[in-house]
Amino acid sequence: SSEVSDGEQRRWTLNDFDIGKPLGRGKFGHVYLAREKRSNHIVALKVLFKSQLQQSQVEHQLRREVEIQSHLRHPHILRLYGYFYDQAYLFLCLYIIRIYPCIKRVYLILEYAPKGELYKELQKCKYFSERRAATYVASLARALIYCHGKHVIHRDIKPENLLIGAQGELKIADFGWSVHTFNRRRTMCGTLDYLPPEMVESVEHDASVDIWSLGVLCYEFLYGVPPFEAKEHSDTYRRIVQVDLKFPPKPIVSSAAKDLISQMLVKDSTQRLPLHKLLEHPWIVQNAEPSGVYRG
Ligand SMILES: CC(C)NC(=O)[C@H]1CCC[C@H]1Nc1nc(Nc2ccc(C(=O)N(C)C3CCN(C)CC3)cc2)ncc1C(F)(F)F
Repeated sequence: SSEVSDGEQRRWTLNDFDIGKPLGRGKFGHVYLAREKRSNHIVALKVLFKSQLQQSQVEHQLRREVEIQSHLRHPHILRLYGYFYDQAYLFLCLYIIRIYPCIKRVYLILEYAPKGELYKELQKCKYFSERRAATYVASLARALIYCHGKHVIHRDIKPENLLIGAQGELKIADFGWSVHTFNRRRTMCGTLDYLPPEMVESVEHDASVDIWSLGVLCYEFLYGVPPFEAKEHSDTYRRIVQVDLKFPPKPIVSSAAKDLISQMLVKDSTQRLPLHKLLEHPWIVQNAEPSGVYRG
């Protein structure tokens, strides 16, 4: 399995893999179970149709996703081992002796998560126990601390982007919306003097966006619905900006859990509970499995 996992940048082709059953559809293509022939390593092969990528201009996003995810190594982050293009050629055209590259596909070689998609598990259970929710939230907090330490923000933490590993542990997948933020100081060749306030503050996205999303996720794990859900988008938008946070009477949730969520869903991003403080919160300390694995 060293072939696939030690990340050597070798030239992969489709012939390196035996393709197995389809695992489902992602947003830009199908995902198949596959086995790398030389190492017998089981992987997930995500096939993206380049044409669709071009149409929706997410090619740069895909490049960034590959660049970021291939360099991350953490037990709660899905591995991206590599990628390759595959040209499916039309045969020689009768009247023009040329070959046209017709469909260009991009294949992502990803870690296979044997227990599937978290959102399906949440739909099945309706909502999770406090121990299960706390174990998941703590493991995601550790993964995000690791990402933020590398100046990577995920920006799209939600149940659909979480998969379940062989031991029942969570894996953050789909870094399609992640960004690599760098501290302006280092990149502005030493001087800040000429930068306007908004650039020095770089107000738009900082790592605290992931703290907010993790708070929303924690609420959804415990109640089965996200906190600011509404029929119309405009209502959801208003509830978010007003932080219209309400805890329903059912299911019964501990005040410790509500306290943690209330410290994460704070409008002022600088006031949100830092992730390392989250790991010391009583609700996490009393409910999360230290191993990050929930055994039920
Ligand atoms: C994060 C991203 C947004 N999501 C995705 O990419 C999705 C899009 C489709 C699949 C998934 N992508 C992956 N899925 C797995 N494992 C997996 C998935 C589904 C099942 C499952 O329940 N069945 C097969 C069931 C078995 C029972 N039958 C009835 C229904 C399907 C079991 C294992 N490993 C790696 C990936 C990855 F990410 F590397 F591609």
